[in-house]
Amino acid sequence: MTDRDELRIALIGAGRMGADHARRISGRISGARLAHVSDLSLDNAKRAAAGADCAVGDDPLAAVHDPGVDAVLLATPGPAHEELLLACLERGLPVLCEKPLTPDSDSALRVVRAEAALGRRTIQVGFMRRFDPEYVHLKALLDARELGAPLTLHCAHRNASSPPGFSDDMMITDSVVHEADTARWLLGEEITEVSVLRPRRSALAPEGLADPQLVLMRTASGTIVDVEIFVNCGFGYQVRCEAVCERGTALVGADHGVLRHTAGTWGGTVAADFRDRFERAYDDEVRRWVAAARDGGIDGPDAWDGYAAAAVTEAGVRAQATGGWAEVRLAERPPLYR
Ligand SMILES: NC(=O)C1=CN([C@@H]2O[C@H](COP(=O)(O)OP(=O)(O)OC[C@H]3O[C@@H](n4cnc5c(N)ncnc54)[C@H](O)[C@@H]3O)[C@@H](O)[C@H]2O)C=CC1
Ligand SMILES: O=C1[C@@H](O)[C@H](O)[C@@H](O)[C@H](O)[C@H]1O
Repeated sequence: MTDRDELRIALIGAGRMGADHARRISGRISGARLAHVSDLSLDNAKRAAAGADCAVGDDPLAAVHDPGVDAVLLATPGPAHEELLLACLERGLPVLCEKPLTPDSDSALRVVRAEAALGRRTIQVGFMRRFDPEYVHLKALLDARELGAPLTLHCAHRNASSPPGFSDDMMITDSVVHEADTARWLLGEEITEVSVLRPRRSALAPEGLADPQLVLMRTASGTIVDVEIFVNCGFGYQVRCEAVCERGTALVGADHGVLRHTAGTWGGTVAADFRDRFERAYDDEVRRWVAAARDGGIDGPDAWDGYAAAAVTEAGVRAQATGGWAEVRLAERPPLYR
């Protein structure tokens, strides 16, 4: 690919996240353009492709095999990822795959092994917090050990409401998977076991959903990560992480922004959802992925990170069932990821 060529991207899955990425690629990222937009719902595909000079369809595999495509941005729900990732690997196409890599560790491992057989890393997983300026700052502080060794991470992950069909296990595999990745990345070590507690259920939670839940993760060195996952908090989107270290603490996600004082009140606003809170992180993530994909590679969390996070969330789902601690079972890391 020459400097003048644009990376031709197939966007597969054009719902909330896919449509947001379509706007980003067409409006804010240089060196790339939409070449094909595909969704099982042709209406969604057409809406996301509006204004772009690209193919539009409802057959995701046709998008992967389109000769006019150099790379794929995969934003279908997690259960559809494995088949499409394996098809991308067959063509050797770089992929930015929205999290989770896949919802369970067996399918994630199949993807890892197929990529290891290809012999190069072409799959990046959309763990966008790694590109958020506050998280990047926290990571630098922890790496420099300025506050001493980290002892615990207290995390809160709140959504205003959950989409239809959201289940207890998805609170772990679809939501807490972010903290599984963030904790591995921030602490630079693996999570070895997971436990899940269920506080009193919110009367405002949809029928059948135990919301909120408290997820505990223990790392190899003994650091404990606690995550309050509350997907129907009603008031907006909040993601916080407070690292408690030997000589101090550091907090991410404290809702800074403009604080107004007027007519006997003071306060600011709460983000409506992830697109609002993490806009800059998604921009940086996609911009850096585009730059790397133009050379056939990635620049961010890889398929092994996606697999490791899936192994953690799978342990979380087992812990939901037993009420005790569940061990995280990790396969041997192939040399490609060492
Ligand atoms: N990084 C982040 O913060 C976020 C990531 N996500 C991830 O993005 C992905 C999509 O989530 P949403 O946009 O919220 O879902 P959504 O339900 O809004 O959109 C999914 C779209 O994919 C389409 N679709 C479903 N199966 C398909 C298939 N096999 N082939 C082609 N199209 C298919 C649907 O018709 C729909 O248009 C998921 O993996 C989710 O976990 C979602 C929200 C935030
Ligand atoms: O990734 C995301 C969603 O898929 C997930 O369902 C939400 O709980 C997360 O907050 C959001 O960032």
